[in-house]
Amino acid sequence: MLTVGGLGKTYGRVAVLHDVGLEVGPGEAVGLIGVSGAGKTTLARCVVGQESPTRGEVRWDGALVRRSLWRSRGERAWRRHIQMVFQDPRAALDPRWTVARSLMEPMRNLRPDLARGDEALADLLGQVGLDAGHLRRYPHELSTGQCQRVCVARALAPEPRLLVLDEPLSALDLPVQAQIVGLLKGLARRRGLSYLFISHDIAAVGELCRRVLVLEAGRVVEEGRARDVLTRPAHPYTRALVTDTPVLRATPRPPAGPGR
Ligand SMILES: Nc1ncnc2c1ncn2[C@@H]1O[C@H](COP(=O)(O)OP(=O)(O)OP(=O)(O)O)[C@@H](O)[C@H]1O
Repeated sequence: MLTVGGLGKTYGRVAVLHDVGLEVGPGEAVGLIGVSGAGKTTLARCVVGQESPTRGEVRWDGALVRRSLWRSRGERAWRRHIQMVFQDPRAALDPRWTVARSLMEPMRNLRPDLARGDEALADLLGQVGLDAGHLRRYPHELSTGQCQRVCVARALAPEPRLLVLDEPLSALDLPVQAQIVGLLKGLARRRGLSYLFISHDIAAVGELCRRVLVLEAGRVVEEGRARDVLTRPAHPYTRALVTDTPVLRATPRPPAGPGR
């Protein structure tokens, strides 16, 4: 599915990513952790083809993922199959568009073959725990947690196989973060989705991901099973990252509800 090899990215003279390798298989959730400025967002943008690497490559089912190929018709498979969810759900939604229109746009662009009637849109919203009444609402009429659910529904609209989630919890209150993690776990189970999950929340990474990569100043310094890396980190940088963080939650999270 997703293969990243020898990836390097330089802005001007500043090298932000160095020889990064990464694979995400079908149904696999891979976590990416690192301090602010480590290069996580740059890597995510290369993975979805919004940014072109300076070295190395990103491939989806063998096909090259590149910004310059964004508009090329023959390369549409990865555009459809890799979708991104951003940190700030309010900024990610067009304030002038209803929820229905936000959901329809990616379908129109990437999956003109799919039905886009109210029933199909209501079904999409149902998958993220929102009822059809939300279709005619605007982002300002929704809570931040509901906006993030809409962003997840929008990412699901073209029926992708991989979601790249860049700090999807940071703008949310703690209980709403728990609901979104519950939602993502449920979606992975039901749809066999894969995730590249970028988060400062080590506990959420431990809960959602089987494998984790640790990025320090653009280099992968540690990689392995989340349970091992997060509970018995080998690298001092990882140890510093996970110190004082309750790694695997001791208490079960509440079930995903309709959100606030
Ligand atoms: N378009 C750009 N031009 C120049 N430098 C950039 C650009 N985008 C990112 N950078 C730099 O690349 C480095 C990595 O940024 P990036 O956003 O990938 O880090 P991050 O790990 O996602 O950080 P955060 O957790 O704060 O989002 C930073 O030093 C940043 O200033």
